[in-house]
Order: sequence, then structure tokens, then C-alpha cells
Amino acid sequence: MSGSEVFADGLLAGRVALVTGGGTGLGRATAAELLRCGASVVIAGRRADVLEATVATLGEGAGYVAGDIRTEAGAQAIVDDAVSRHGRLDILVNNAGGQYFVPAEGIELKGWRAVWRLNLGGTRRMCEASLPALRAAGGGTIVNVTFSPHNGLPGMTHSGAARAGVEGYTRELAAELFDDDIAVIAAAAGHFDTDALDKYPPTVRAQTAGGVPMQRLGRPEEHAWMVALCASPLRMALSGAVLTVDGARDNFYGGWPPAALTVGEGEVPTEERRPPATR
Ligand SMILES: CCCCCCC/C=C/C(=O)SCCNC(=O)CCNC(=O)[C@H](O)C(C)(C)COP(=O)(O)OP(=O)(O)OC[C@H]1O[C@@H](n2cnc3c(N)ncnc32)[C@H](O)[C@@H]1OP(=O)(O)O
Ligand SMILES: NC(=O)C1=CN([C@@H]2O[C@H](COP(=O)(O)OP(=O)(O)OC[C@H]3O[C@@H](n4cnc5c(N)ncnc54)[C@H](OP(=O)(O)O)[C@@H]3O)[C@@H](O)[C@H]2O)C=CC1
Repeated sequence: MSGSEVFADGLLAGRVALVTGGGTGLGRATAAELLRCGASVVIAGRRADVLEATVATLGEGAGYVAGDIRTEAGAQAIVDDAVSRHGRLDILVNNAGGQYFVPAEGIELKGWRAVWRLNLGGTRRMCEASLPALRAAGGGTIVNVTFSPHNGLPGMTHSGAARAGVEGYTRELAAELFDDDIAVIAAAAGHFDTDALDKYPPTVRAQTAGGVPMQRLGRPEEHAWMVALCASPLRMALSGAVLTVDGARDNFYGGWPPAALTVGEGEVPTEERRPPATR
């Protein structure tokens, strides 16, 4: 695998990373970038065939373990596998997650619980299962992937609430783990161009990039660079932070100019200068 476009060669040499949901999308891009930075990487997910195919593309230094983060036993087995393979664990990327699209009032209690069990519960389980290994390594990094729910996520109320929970969990865990030299950072993704978006309605997908001030979806490698930065020597200074990579989507007005600010042919009026102040 060639070197990173962003980071120095060997930035993460000797480190061992575990990426949940690493068989697809953002997790796959993250695994690839951590490998480019010199880490050994274990990817995890439920589907062994998907993981196996991804490991074949990632090449040397990559391995996989099939498992389910929705149970304590599943999370523990994933961590145990990674540690037994490489003898240590330095970086945990809690990337596995997701939801289904539905108006808030249509969310069944069972569905609400399913989304929380995966996103908030899975993150907590993986953190707890990993902490002994991270401490044994003398410190490390946990990156909790979430999305930027700071202006709400229509159609994803259950997940917006769960991801806000992940942010709160991240901040508090970070405060408790400073003395262990373990950084805990949330990476809040905007809208990224992964296969997972194929499940959303075509009209919704088509309008999504237009809702981002940057006027395009994020590229998976852009997210992956952020995750690698979180594992870099900057990690403790970032601990407890929620880092948003979203092309300014949290501003929530779409591309420039915002329709609500335009007049005439679409120009944005510039305010008249006030007369000079007089004493
Ligand atoms: C392009 C425009 C959109 C922009 C979005 C940009 C932001 C993107 C954010 C992303 O996260 S992209 C990544 C998306 N990836 C995924 O979502 C994959 C993972 N998702 C899932 O696996 C499921 O959605 C899940 C519900 C989280 C899976 O949990 P689990 O397997 O535990 O649940 P189930 O057993 O399948 O279902 C339990 C329960 O949940 C309710 N439910 C589930 N799916 C639906 C649905 N499609 N519609 C309505 N209700 C649903 C339901 O109550 C289920 O119970 P039963 O009815 O099966 O008894
Ligand atoms: N794409 C985007 O625009 C955005 C994505 N995100 C978040 O980033 C993360 C990755 O998203 P993306 O790559 O697009 O989506 P994917 O659906 O491709 O990724 C989800 C991954 O999680 C794994 N996974 C799901 N449930 C479990 C489970 N119970 N145990 C173990 N692994 C599981 C899946 O593998 P398997 O099914 O084999 O278990 C899959 O590899 C998710 O948390 C997503 O919500 C956040 C904001 C925006």
C-alpha cells in the first residue's frame, strides 16, 4: 500500500488499530488510511464475506474478525481477537452504526431501542471491552464516529438522539481517561458518499449534496484523514472534542447564496452604510 497523502511515513508504525464496520464505506477508508500510516489494522463487522473481500483489497497488515457489537460477548470477542492477533491494541475506531429513515412519530419503541443499542450501546460496549488493552499498551486513542446532529436530523430522530448521546459519552469518558493517556474523540461526519446512502430514496440522495454549503458530498478519505489525525501525536489535545467534518453542513442553509437572502435576479442585498456618527 502506498503512503498517506497527508501524514508522514510511519506516523502510526507499531500501532494496532481496530475499526468496527471496517468492511464498508467510511470504515473501509479509515482502515486503509491507518494502514498507510503504518498501523496494523483489524476490521470488524457481522458479515464475514464482506470483511474478507475488504481485507483482500487492503492487503498486508489487515485482518478481520466477524462479530456483533450489540452484545457484551460480541464486543469482547472482537477485542480479544484483535489483541490475540497482535498482542496489543492502541486505536479503537467505533465506526459501526446506522439507522433507518422514518418520521419521528413513526418510530416504534423496538426500533428506537434497536438504533440506540447499536449506536450508543455498541460504542459503550466496545469502549469498555477495549479499555484494559489500551491501558496495557500505555495509552491510546478511541474515535467515536457519529454524525453532526447539531441542527437536528429530520427522518433520523432516533439516531440523532443516540449520536448526541455518543457525544456526551465521549466528553465524559475523555475526562476520566486523561490520566491513562487515552484520548477519546468524536468524529462527527456530515454527508459522505458511501454505498450506504443507496438505501435512501433517490430524490433524497439527489438533494443531499445541495444541502451542503460545500455543494458536494464528502469523500470517504476526507473522513479517514480526520480519524488518522485523532490517532496522531495531537490526540491528547483533541481528547473530549467533537470534530466535525461536514463541508459546513451544520450551518444548515445549503449553498451560497441562501434563497431566503436573495432579491431580484438572485443577488444578495448589501446593507446601506450608516451615516458617519456625530458627537
Ligand atoms: C442521502 C440522504 C440521507 C443523508 C443521510 C446522511 C447521513 C448518513 C448517515 C448514515 O448513518 S449512513 C450509514 C447507514 N448505514 C446503516 O444504516 C446500516 C445499519 N443500519 C441497520 O442495520 C438498521 O437500520 C438498524 C435498525 C440500526 C439495525 O438494527 P437491528 O438489526 O437491531 O434491527 P432490526 O432487527 O432490523 O429491527 C428492529 C426494529 O427496528 C424497527 N425497524 C428496523 N428497520 C425498520 C425500517 N426500515 N422501517 C421501520 N421500522 C424499522 C422495527 O421496529 C424492528 O422490529 P421488527 O418490526 O423487525 O420486529
Ligand atoms: N455515509 C455518511 O454520510 C455518514 C455516515 N455516518 C456514520 O458513519 C459510520 C459508517 O457509515 P457508512 O460507511 O456510510 O455506512 P455503512 O452502512 O457502510 O457502515 C456501517 C458498518 O457497520 C457495520 N455494522 C452494523 N451493525 C453492526 C453490528 N451490530 N456489529 C458490528 N458491525 C456492524 C456494518 O457491517 P455489517 O452489516 O456486516 O455488520 C457496516 O460495515 C456509521 O456509523 C454511520 O452512521 C455518519 C454520518 C454520515
